Amino acid sequence: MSAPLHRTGILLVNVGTPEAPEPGPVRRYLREFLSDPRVIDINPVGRWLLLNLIILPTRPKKSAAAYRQIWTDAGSPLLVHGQALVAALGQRIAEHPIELAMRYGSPSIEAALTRLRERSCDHIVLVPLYPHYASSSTGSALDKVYGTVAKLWNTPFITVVPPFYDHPAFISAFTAVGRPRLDALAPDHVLFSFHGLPERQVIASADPQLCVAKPDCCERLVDGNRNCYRAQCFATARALAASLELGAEHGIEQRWSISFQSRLGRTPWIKPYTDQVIPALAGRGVRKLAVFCPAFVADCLETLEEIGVRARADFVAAGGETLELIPSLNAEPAWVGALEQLVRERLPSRL
Ligand SMILES: C=CC1=C(C)c2cc3[nH]c(cc4nc(cc5[nH]c(cc1n2)c(C)c5CCC(=O)O)C(CCC(=O)O)=C4C)c(C)c3C=C
Ligand SMILES: [Fe+2]
Ligand SMILES: [Fe+2]
Repeated sequence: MSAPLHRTGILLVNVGTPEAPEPGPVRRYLREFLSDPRVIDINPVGRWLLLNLIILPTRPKKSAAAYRQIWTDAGSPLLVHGQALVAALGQRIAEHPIELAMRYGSPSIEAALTRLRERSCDHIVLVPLYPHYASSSTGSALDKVYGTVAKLWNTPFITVVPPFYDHPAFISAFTAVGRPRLDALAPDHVLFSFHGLPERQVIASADPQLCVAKPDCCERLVDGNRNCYRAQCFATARALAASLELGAEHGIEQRWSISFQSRLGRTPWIKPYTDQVIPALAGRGVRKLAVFCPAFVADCLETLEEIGVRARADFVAAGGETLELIPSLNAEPAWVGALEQLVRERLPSRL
């Protein structure tokens, strides 16, 4: 049977990673990443000066050393897990071409869209691989995809899988990965550490009278903070805590709490900060700590090095005994099944 003329393809997009754990490739990657006005949202001249005079002269060497600690024989974990995910999803959704693209670096969004077009796809189900909405992640991925297809004469039709921060399939996939680890460790405390964002970017996504302005602004999702990244992270933590049966109350004195990692620069980022919370937990007597990083669907520099290496050392230095990083969803069967569900919910009725 010949291939149908019009097909639906699936495009998974993640943030991207350097080609090699060396200063040159890391500098190229950081230059592209941090030149994005959705990531460093200041005036173009300020962004150029910050990037070229402050970040690029020093950070590539430091970041390359961090990447070397987590690099595998097959390459960067973020890319390796992404490729494994595409292969596993392809086993379940064999009737649709599937491509992985990275917002920065390779495989590029342009190249992945070209491959889908060559396979007759005129409709694309786009999955930004981010559970929570941020202009710097989901917004930037959509910006790039829309901008790329807008240049074509025959623009493909795009259906986007929206943020899935409290989707039952996502929550049960993380529960399936985490439950056996929690049973084995029996931690004193569980920390949900999410990638952070500058406060101003979160405020810009929501009602400024509500978000960040009030200390409890993110405790519930309402119309005014529907797109608040921090409120969506809180929703994930509440759903995961319920599913893992950790109890309803959260806070550093309770069985579970929330924090935000990966700060860059000196402006205020959303709080509390993971690098302050972890030693504080050790200081108040937590000896066995389990850390979930549910802003990421694949292990990467931010989970493996920032939490698995650096935060673990800080926890032990402050008197803690064991910090266990709960692995991310990667290409775990529970996640592949959940992703299949997220995609099928958006597939048009024809192929
Ligand atoms: C979970 C989604 C992500 C959001 C939102 C996000 C925002 C954001 N990130 C930076 C700066 C950096 N992030 C870096 C790495 C990185 N970030 C994400 C995801 C989100 N970022 C991932 C998955 C990764 C890991 C990539 C990998 O190769 O493993 C880096 C690079 C590493 C480093 O030098 O620290 C930077 C820089 C900002 C400024 C930002 C929002 C404003
Ligand atoms: Fe980041
Ligand atoms: Fe908020």
